[in-house]
Amino acid sequence: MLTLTGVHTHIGQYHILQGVDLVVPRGGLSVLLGRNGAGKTTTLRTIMGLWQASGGKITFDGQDITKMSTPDIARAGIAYVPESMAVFSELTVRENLYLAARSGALDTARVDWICGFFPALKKFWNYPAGNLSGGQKQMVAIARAIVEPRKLLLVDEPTKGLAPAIVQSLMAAFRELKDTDTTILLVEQNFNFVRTLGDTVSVMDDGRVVHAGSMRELAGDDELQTRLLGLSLDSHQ
Ligand SMILES: Nc1ncnc2c1ncn2[C@@H]1O[C@H](COP(=O)(O)OP(=O)(O)OP(=O)(O)O)[C@@H](O)[C@H]1O
Repeated sequence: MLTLTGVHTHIGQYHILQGVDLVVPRGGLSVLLGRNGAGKTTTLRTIMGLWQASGGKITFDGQDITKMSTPDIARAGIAYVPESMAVFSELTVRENLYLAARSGALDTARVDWICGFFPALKKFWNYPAGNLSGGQKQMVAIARAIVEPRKLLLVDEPTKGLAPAIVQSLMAAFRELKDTDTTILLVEQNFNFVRTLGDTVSVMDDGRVVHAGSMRELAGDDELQTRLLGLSLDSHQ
């Protein structure tokens, strides 16, 4: 579905991504792990065209998107949920979803389906999104991204700062989403959140992917986990 080949990104004078190779297979949930500052967010922003790759190639669904504009990349079928939970605080949950619908109308059946795994959305449907808890805002942000069918969903650290109970309900929601035809690339530092959720996993360090394989292999191999997660996630174990 998505392939990055030797992708470099410079931010000002800094050489942040230094030849990222990443493959996101169609239909599954891929996880991108790595310590703070490894380059995970920069990778997502580069895929979305929010940073321009200074080298390498990004292919999405058979199309070269390396130099495409962000609106064109979104139109091609990629949705992005940034770490900052982009919701409009003053607007109600309904209005937040309505604004995210490019067709200009909400598909009631799809909204009901989304509310099936994010019940809080229905409960607070007519309340300003700014009044919701962090976890509920995260649900609104993800709902906005999938209010219309998208081929690929990029989600940056959805569990950051959330209470364990909310993390559990997010996990259940991602499990449901996995059963649809949406391909997901999830950036996480919480290995326990993704160890049973992910199909494939890539680990970044210093602007490169240093490991790529199946989540089953990583979750079942203590030595590999210690080496990779000790390398990259030591403060999160
Ligand atoms: N706008 C910017 N200007 C300069 N440097 C930046 C900018 N954005 C990111 N960086 C640097 O790029 C490197 C990678 O950052 P990035 O946010 O991609 O890492 P990350 O793996 O997502 O980390 P985290 O888990 O902390 O979000 C870091 O060293 C960071 O300081």
